[in-house]
Amino acid sequence: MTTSAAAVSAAGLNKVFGSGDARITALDDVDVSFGREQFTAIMGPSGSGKSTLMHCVAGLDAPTSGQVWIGDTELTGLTDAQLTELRRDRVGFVFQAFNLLPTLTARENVLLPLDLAGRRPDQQHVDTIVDAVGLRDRLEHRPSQLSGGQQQRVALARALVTSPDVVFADEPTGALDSKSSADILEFLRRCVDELGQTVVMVTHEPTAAAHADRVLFLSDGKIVDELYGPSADGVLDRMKSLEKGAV
Ligand SMILES: Nc1ncnc2c1ncn2[C@@H]1O[C@H](COP(=O)(O)OP(=O)(O)OP(=O)(O)O)[C@@H](O)[C@H]1O
Repeated sequence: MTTSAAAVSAAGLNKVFGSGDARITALDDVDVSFGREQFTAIMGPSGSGKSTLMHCVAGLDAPTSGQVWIGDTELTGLTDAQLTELRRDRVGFVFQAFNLLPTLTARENVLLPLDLAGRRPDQQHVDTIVDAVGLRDRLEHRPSQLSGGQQQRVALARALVTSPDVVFADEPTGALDSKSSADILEFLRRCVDELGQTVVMVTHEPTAAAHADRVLFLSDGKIVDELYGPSADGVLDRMKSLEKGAV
């Protein structure tokens, strides 16, 4: 399998939790690839394996079997230290719960991945990101002094500061009001179109998925459908049929 055209890919991915009666197959022989400079949304009913898939392809959790590549680097076989380094330098994360460090200012939070890597910030790149998310006048504030939407914009800027191979966003708008959600989705879109980033987002919301180039639908740990150039209505229809099928 050639992987160079994809930012991230996986082959034969299985993830099993528990054993005996409690055994759950969260991922069932999944093959997937996420193209560079593409915005992909992952959807599916509750418990279909969305978070498990994201965690396995992001190197946050190890699959039971199968292979994952980020760029040309195969994750299986990396030591914990190599995986930590790869996540820090080549992957950006945005979670529903922002996960900012409360004692650091917005600026310090954004620059943290570079500090940890001992890399000097490229001021022009940092300025581009800070301006794109509209944070310039909030850089000296601490997270507690920022709204939820502003905190998520700091988290996004932090995810982008290393120019990662891929940004994984797990329900990034789940804790936000509709205006802040729209801003974050708009920004994720611009990351792809203007900064050439690759974004993979798990979401429950068809309106959020409609910002993506491609939507993957999971059911019972398998990819069962996909949609290119999605509309919110088109996504909703597919979700309805999946949820009906699951009843
Ligand atoms: N650590 C774990 N231990 C045991 N079972 C787990 C664990 N994590 C996930 N599962 C199970 O694996 C399956 C897939 O879970 P996952 O969280 O990936 O689904 P999801 O599609 O992200 O769900 P949701 O939309 O509700 O967040 C579910 O049946 C879940 O209960």
